[in-house]
Amino acid sequence: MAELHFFTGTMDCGKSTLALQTDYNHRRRGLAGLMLTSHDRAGVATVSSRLGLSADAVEVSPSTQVWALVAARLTAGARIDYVIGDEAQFYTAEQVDDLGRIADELDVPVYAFGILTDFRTRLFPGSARLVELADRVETLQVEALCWCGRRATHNARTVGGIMVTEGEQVVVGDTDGAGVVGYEVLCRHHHRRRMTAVSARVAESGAEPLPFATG
Ligand SMILES: Nc1ncnc2c1ncn2[C@@H]1O[C@H](COP(=O)(O)OP(=O)(O)O)[C@@H](O)[C@H]1O
Ligand SMILES: Cc1cn([C@H]2C[C@H](O)[C@@H](COP(=O)(O)O)O2)c(=O)[nH]c1=O
Repeated sequence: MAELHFFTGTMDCGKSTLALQTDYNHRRRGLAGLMLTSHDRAGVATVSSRLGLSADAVEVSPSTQVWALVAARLTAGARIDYVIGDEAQFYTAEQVDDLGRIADELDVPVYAFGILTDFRTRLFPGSARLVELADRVETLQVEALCWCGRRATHNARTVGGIMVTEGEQVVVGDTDGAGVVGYEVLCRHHHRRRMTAVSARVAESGAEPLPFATG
């Protein structure tokens, strides 16, 4: 019996890398898979890892009917031995239901990857449904670290390095500090205190924080 497997963790903990490795390992054994993604930082219809690897994928938008997509491909004679779904936090609950149906009714294993919670610590709809449905939920072993050295468990959204708590749930961005709006992974202690690396440095130096809106 095929399983629906959900791999989760904070941003920047290696989920897309593992998705690409999972695809590679299956292809090495002559299997053919379907890769899904949504809103990858590198662009549409791409799974990309910060280690530099990337692969083409089918972009999942809110209107994508995942079951129908897979059924149409199989009917057209394509082989689908496994399904990989990256950025699965952005899928709708119905799309995740379809992933479960693919595992159950087609006996095709499904590997989903995504962050659990948003910048306000609330579950994403896709991740919530995956927790409800998955046969296995696994937290990645690679530990992304908070600036204090503790294991990072939460994703903070930042503007100019300062944590914000207002805004749309979905804003594509990175943890690399390059954009004005970005993300930083923090331990719960520092997420609760809204203390990012920048605000910790400011607090230590006694300087005034930069005049960015903090929401
Ligand atoms: N220059 C680097 N050298 C070694 N490892 C790196 C480097 N850049 C990124 N990584 C690894 O890649 C991980 C991020 O992988 P990625 O698949 O992009 O994460 P996610 O999909 O979870 O956001 C980091 O946790 C780190 O282990
Ligand atoms: C916390 C949070 C994140 N996002 C976005 C930012 C990135 O584009 C992705 C996560 O990608 P990763 O491969 O896991 O680094 O999600 C968002 O839209 N809203 C949020 O609250």
